[in-house]
Amino acid sequence: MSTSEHDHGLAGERRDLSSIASAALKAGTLVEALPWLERYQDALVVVKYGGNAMTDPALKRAFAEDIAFLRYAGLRPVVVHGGGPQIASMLERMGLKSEFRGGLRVTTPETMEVVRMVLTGQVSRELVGLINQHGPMAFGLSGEDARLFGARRRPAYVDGEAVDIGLVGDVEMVDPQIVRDLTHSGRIPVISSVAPDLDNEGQVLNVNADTAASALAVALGAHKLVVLTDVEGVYANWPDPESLLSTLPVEDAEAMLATVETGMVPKLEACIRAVRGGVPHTHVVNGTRPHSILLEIFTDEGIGTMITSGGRW
Ligand SMILES: Nc1ncnc2c1ncn2[C@@H]1O[C@H](COP(=O)(O)OP(=O)(O)O)[C@@H](O)[C@H]1O
Ligand SMILES: CC(=O)N[C@@H](CCC(=O)OP(=O)(O)O)C(=O)O
Repeated sequence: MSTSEHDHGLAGERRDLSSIASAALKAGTLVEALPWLERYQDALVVVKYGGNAMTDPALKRAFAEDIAFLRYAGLRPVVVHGGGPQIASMLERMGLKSEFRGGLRVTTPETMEVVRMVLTGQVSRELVGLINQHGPMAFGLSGEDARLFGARRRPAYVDGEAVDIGLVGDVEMVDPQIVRDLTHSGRIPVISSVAPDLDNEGQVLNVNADTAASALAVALGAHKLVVLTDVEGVYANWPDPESLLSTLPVEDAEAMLATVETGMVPKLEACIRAVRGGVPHTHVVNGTRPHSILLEIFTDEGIGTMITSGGRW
């Protein structure tokens, strides 16, 4: 008997039974997300995307998918992006040096022009384009637009001493109305961390993107701040892999600040400032892991480290 006789001569593709088992597993993952989807309807989630997690094109596409997913799932995502390595490479191409003091870039007027050009003209444009491949949602703006941010110059602290690092600021004023307007109309704001100087009309300041994201999350009364970085989260005893923390009470995060090294300091400070400012949950997550945002928000265990004043959510 030929195969076609055995199959009654019917056309169509045959289903592999093992694919049904794997489909059931996928359904399990979707159902696990259900309580989080219910809980986070309309929730404002600020995601800080650092330049180190942007170096690979596939990773950038996965980031854009996650952000579009959040929006289609009924949340209101807001992106604040950095671009430290991208600024460094442009400075190098222009024959200018990159210098950091206390984790912050020493910013001359010439450096400031490059920072503004790279963040608002390059990194923001690229992220907006990637997200908009999923629908006309992303809208790029900087802290200058509609006076979203106002900043004041700040020194860096090196060995307890204040050091002048030029045109670097801390966000001291946030007018989140433009961000609210955009999210209410279904848009995804993509924000560069450049801010007008409150003390010098016409001058702009370079703001660390972790700091900017935290100030915005507080002003918006966001449900969550997710800070993407290039390690799995906060380690109690860096770099001991066994010491990765899944949760960290804000008091302990404050105590850790004295011992932690430069790179993690602005992230911890950002999370502490957000929690103290009323953002219930903040997360430090590995942005070099594809879809880390979805894993953090929609799975029971989450990934990375949650810095919080209370329980799991
Ligand atoms: N306790 C800690 N836990 C995790 N990372 C730490 C810790 N202490 C220092 N680090 C360093 O902080 C780095 C993250 O900061 P950074 O490189 O500035 O990130 P990003 O470029 O994402 O802003 C990690 O790659 C790690 O080298
Ligand atoms: C004052 C200061 O240091 N500003 C940062 C702004 C960009 C940033 O924060 O980028 P990442 O998130 O990729 O580190 C800088 O010039 O590099």
